[in-house]
Amino acid sequence: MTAIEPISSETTFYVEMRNLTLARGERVLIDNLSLTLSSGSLVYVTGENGIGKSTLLLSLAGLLKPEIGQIDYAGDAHPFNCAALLSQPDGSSRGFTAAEDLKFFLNLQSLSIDIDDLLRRTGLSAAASVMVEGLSLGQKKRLGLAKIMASQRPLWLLDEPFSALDVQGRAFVTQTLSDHIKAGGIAVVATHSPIPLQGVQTKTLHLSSEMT
Ligand SMILES: Nc1ncnc2c1ncn2[C@@H]1O[C@H](COP(=O)(O)OP(=O)(O)OP(=O)(O)O)[C@@H](O)[C@H]1O
Repeated sequence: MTAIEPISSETTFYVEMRNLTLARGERVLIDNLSLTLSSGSLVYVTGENGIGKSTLLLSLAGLLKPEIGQIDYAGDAHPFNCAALLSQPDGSSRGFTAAEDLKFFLNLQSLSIDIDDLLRRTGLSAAASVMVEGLSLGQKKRLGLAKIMASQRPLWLLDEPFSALDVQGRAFVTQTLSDHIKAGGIAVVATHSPIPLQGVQTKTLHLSSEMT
């Protein structure tokens, strides 16, 4: 069992969105977006409810296909191998305790990581034996983040990571994000309340209906 290793600072990763048009049903949400993100980038995706923030994250995660255009990942990687998605609602399993849910995830991903260390680092030690459905919203978010941290993927796609968190929880997320970016990772974060990170260059992609 190992503690979580940060991704190597030697890592160079990029994701390139080329002339992306994204739609849900008949409705075009994002039209002709081109954007390249490289190691050490944080992008906040903002915009009103229903504008397409989650849709962009799902597309970057390889779960939705662009109508037009394409997304390229460094080394021709498949998004399932290089991206980690924190979606809402979270993908935790009912009928498991928090620790069992994490163990299931780690086994599924063949990750040999110390669960107690992970629970401690994410502030979940006291909730380890609580059933997932009995966790508070903030604890569920922490459980999702524990999986993102454990995944050791360079591209983090976080949907509203700051919501439902207390002051310590937000501090934990900002520190975790900051460590990831400084270690050469990339994060695309959909949020209504971007939090500036010290020493991290941040871009904002504001989606609006004028873009379609
Ligand atoms: N499975 C789906 N089928 C059809 N339309 C969908 C589906 N999921 C989302 N949509 C629609 O796509 C649009 C964009 O949704 P999306 O979740 O990407 O918005 P968002 O910017 O993340 O919103 P919010 O700030 O409320 O989370 C919305 O109009 C939504 O109703």
